[in-house]
Amino acid sequence: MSRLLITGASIEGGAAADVLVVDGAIAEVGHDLDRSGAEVVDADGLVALPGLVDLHTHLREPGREDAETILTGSQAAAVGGYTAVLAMANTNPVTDTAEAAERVHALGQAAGVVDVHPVGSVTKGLAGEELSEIGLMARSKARVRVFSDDGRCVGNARVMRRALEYVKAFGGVISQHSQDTDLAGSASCCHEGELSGRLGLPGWPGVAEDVIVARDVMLARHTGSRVHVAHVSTAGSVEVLRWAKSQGIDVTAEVTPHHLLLTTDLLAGYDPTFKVNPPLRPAEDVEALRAALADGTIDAVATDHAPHARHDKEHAFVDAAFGMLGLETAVQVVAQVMVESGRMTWADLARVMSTTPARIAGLEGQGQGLVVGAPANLTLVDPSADVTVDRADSVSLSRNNPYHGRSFGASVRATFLRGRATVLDGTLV
Ligand SMILES: NC(=O)N[C@@H](CC(=O)O)C(=O)O
Ligand SMILES: [Zn+2]
Ligand SMILES: [Zn+2]
Repeated sequence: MSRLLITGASIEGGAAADVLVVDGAIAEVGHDLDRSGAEVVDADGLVALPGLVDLHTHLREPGREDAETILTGSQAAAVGGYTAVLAMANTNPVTDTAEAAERVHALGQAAGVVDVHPVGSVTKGLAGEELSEIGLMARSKARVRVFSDDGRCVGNARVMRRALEYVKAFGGVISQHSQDTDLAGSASCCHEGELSGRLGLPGWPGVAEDVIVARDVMLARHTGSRVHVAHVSTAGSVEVLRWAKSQGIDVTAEVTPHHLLLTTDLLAGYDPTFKVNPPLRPAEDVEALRAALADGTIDAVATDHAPHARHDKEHAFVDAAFGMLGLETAVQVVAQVMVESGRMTWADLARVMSTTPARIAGLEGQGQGLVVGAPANLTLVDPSADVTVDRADSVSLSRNNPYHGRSFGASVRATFLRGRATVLDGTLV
């Protein structure tokens, strides 16, 4: 029998308690628990949270193992306090068959650092035309529940409707990358506004996102199925979501840490590190996203961790790859923007970064919180740290870190996957 005793942690930011873990499950939460035979972790001054769950991670394996692998991405996730991630399907080959999904799932298990759940693509090869093996992926050992062509929008409304009808049968969900490519084509790389004009960069107007979110919530209503909006970036999308939820439409949405903190003016130096899809938006949009996360209109935070090799990122702005790292810094960014500002509590952060994402993805044994009987997936955060991000310190294979040089007041100290430490003293075990 293995016993782990975590002492003195503030449970989701509330009262301090000890947590006793026996054989990977939470056995007791209380005071002065029996230390005999237990490995003791002193968590005085730390906040204990349920292990974080990321709805949106790019692990790049198979195909781009020079940018990230399932192992290194899992390690980056653990360092960020995560115990489960959903691995996006835009790999090479694309995760569009049961076999491909099972391979990703098996590699995740072999790495054994976080639970890796493959996302299945909606369409074969992300081509937007023929549906992937959705049913077979759902019934496979990988038990796929989330489907997405992320990186691309499912632009064809008929295809989107069919996909929604299909996943309804088994309680699956379509996660949409909302981008109308007639309004914002593949070259569009800067929020359309005064700045894009001045910099001479192709504009990506917010309305190109809003119209797809509006279309998709109507398709969700029509089909009675469930849609999830990936990386919401505009005040317009927030308005549509608020209306859709008031109508009882089955829609959920995520926001990334970078869209909660960073603004479009960072593009003024043409640094490709800040090139991401959807693009960084002006302060008005950022404020709308913060308010929507605080009031529940946006359900979850997801990283959209998008590692890229140096030779894909170090180009003229227009030619560089879209995407930025996110797993290792997510908690500190969200803590700064939402908790340290007083807009949310640590318990709220646990909800938007663990409980709700686990529910959206239909995961078992994740996001259950620090309750007796639950698997001991948890993370310990120092809420009064003073850390400056250095991209060289990253365990991700890539270095496209938009927070390099920024300081934060929280840091992950330890992560436990079913009672086994994956991170201790802020370092990989
Ligand atoms: N977010 C990005 O800028 N890039 C993502 C794709 C995506 O999330 O759309 C990637 O795969 O690199
Ligand atoms: Zn996307
Ligand atoms: Zn993505």
